[in-house]
Amino acid sequence: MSLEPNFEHLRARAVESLFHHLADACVGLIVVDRDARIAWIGDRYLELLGYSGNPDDALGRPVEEVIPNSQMRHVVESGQSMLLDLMDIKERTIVVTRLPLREDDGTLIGAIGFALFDRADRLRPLMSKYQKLQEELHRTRQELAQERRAKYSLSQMIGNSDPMREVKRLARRAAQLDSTVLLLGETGTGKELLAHGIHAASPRAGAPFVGVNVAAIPENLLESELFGVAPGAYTGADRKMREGKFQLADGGTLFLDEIGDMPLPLQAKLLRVLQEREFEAVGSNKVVRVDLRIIAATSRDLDALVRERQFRADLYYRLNVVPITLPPLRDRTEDIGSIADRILDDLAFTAAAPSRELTAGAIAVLEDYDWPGNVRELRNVLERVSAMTDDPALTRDHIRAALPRTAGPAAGGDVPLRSAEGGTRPLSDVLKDTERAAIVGALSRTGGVKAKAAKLLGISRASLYERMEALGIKEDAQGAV
Ligand SMILES: Nc1ncnc2c1ncn2[C@@H]1O[C@H](COP(=O)(O)OP(=O)(O)OP(=O)(O)O)[C@@H](O)[C@H]1O
Repeated sequence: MSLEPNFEHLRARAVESLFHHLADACVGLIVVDRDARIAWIGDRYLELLGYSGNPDDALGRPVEEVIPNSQMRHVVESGQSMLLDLMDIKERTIVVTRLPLREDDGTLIGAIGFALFDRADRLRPLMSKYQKLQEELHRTRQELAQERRAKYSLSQMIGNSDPMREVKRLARRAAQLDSTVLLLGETGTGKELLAHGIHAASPRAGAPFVGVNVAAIPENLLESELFGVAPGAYTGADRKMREGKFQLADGGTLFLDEIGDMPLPLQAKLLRVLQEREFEAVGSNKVVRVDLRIIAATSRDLDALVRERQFRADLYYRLNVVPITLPPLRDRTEDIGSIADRILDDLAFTAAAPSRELTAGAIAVLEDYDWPGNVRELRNVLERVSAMTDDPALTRDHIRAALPRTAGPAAGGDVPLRSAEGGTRPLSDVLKDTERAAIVGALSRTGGVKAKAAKLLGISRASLYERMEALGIKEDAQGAV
């Protein structure tokens, strides 16, 4: 489009006077060419910079030789403007704007920069508030990252038996791959510990490790806990977006513990995340993309759950990419002594007390026991022994006194079949006592954790509560046997 001659004149004058006005009003004005060499620089700018040479000598020199922290080169290289930036010159902070200069056909020929205020004082209160917030954010992020970082490494996984060596070998290999890992094994075998270890040995180690116990979260809250909630998604929802665990774990590892307890409707949503790495928050239709590794764990028999149609087969295959099965303690008795030593050291450290030793007899008793609650139960027993005696050496008798007397949930060996008078007791009484012993035994083995005790007994959490009430077993019944 051709302009009227007087318009063209007007435009040329506007550009010219703008340039002069800016040169007057600004503390600094600078023009550089395509190679970031100074084509023009205002005297006041040179003065501010403390430049003592001849102003003409500055021309043609690379901009950084005159303004060491200049960003003009970045503007000519990227072709992007920097509309508002702060630059420190000596003790002063000035506000600068940098714009690329182009020919009419768009060819980049250089850049122009102005220091718009001679003092950034007016912006100071705003800037210091901003800086303080930035610092706070940085600190909080660091603390959070520290918190989310894996707490344990693979070296904390004690055990030199063949099965444990194989587990650690698989875990190291899984750490290097980015695939989904499925950890299987009885309760208390160290699945969570191993998940931390895999994350810590993986390239994602610097990013968050976020764990979720699927069984511990009520079903109606699980979706929002995992996927987050959009602002105002339901009455009472936050006005801001609440991030779910998937977003919190972005870049890192998400550990889904007790995956076998995932409700069916959510299994479909999880499957989609595994396939496409995307999902929508509750109450939102905006797709969120994440980049994370999933480690899932369960002590339940997933094959059986699939057969019973409680677990989706397609989800099972997606999770079962790198399966690792943790062996029960009874299948690696040679590890018991070294794990027990480590636990005793931990306990002594926590209590700031001297460490205890296990006699050979004590180790033999530990090795002889069946350990249905695995390493967690071993820890509970050693805690109990430590509380029972101050002796520095723990003997066979100490251990025997702390081990549950019932050998397993189904055993009723200690329940008397005859009454005090010598007569046969009614079957209903014997059954009740047997049931009580089994429940108290399971609670003892799991340190009072009811979800786990229910699992050991093969009943639901709700029926455990029901049976405890019916049999008059107190909530804190662990260790009662
Ligand atoms: N090999 C091991 N060496 C040292 N400590 C271990 C080992 N295995 C497990 N532990 C400890 O035993 C306890 C139980 O382990 P963890 O919670 O990892 O088991 P889990 O298999 O995830 O149990 P659950 O299925 O019940 O959730 C933890 O205190 C853990 O640190």
